[in-house]
Amino acid sequence: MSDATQPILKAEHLGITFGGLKAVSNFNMTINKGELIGLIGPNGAGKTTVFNLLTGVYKPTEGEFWLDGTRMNGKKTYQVVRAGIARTFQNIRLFKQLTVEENVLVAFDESFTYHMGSAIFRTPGFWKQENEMHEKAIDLLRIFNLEGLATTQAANLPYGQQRKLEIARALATGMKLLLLDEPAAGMNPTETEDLLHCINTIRDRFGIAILLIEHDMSLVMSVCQRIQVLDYGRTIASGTPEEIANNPQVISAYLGSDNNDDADGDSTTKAEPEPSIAKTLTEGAR
Ligand SMILES: Nc1ncnc2c1ncn2[C@@H]1O[C@H](COP(=O)(O)OP(=O)(O)OP(=O)(O)O)[C@@H](O)[C@H]1O
Repeated sequence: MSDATQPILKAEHLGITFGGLKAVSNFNMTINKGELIGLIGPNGAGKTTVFNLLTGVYKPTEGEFWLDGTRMNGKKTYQVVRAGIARTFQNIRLFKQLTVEENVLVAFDESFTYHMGSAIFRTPGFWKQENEMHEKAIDLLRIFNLEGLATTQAANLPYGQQRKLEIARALATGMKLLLLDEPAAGMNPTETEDLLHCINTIRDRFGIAILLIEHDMSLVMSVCQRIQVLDYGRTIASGTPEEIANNPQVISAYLGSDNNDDADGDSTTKAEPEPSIAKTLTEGAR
């Protein structure tokens, strides 16, 4: 049973090994209702693998996790969705041939169910439910400024709006935990700013828990209450955006260092660092 004081997500010592590679190990995280947590780290750090573990795509080889108090280990992906975890993907997944509104309608949870008879004979009950679904879909699209595009085919939306529609679809499943995998990828600064506004709105309005993977540091730093940093599958830091931006281990991981001088004075062992990332880390925290 749901308890307002218990976390929406609790992960303890979660991990997975592929052959000899520990893609994620000893992953611990607690997310409460209404919290937005960032999960960051360099390429290959294990972020998407965490999402795959939480959504039942991968079975953990160590540890456990709970959604709103229910143990989720070993659940299939459809059971995870029913339990209340929804995700978006790095590559957009929409029904491109359907309209914007239809994309939301097909994602609605099972609170809308037809009786066969009412659907065949188009009874007043059937039309009432049709109207309710339509209004609910438009309401959801309004959050993303997509209501005017309800009848547009999803394939014809510009990229940034397709990304927003994907989030609207995830919300339509009536979830408790929303996993966003690089929602700002490929967006221009205006679209990113708009997305930031939408993420804040859905957190405030729906009071759900959100876990966000994002390479755009200014976005992460401005929306997340806490940030957890992975490197080589391990958590190297966890804290407020400001703490993370000033954490030398995090900066070092993003720089691909160690670009510390070696004891023998040879400092030429690593690839060129990317100072822009560290700069964004610090600037984003302001
Ligand atoms: N199914 C798999 N089989 C073998 N190795 C895998 C599998 N899935 C992920 N990995 C490995 O696990 C590690 C973590 O990958 P993951 O995709 O989670 O990183 P990431 O932090 O999401 O990276 P990026 O930011 O580039 O998306 C990588 O070394 C990857 O090659």
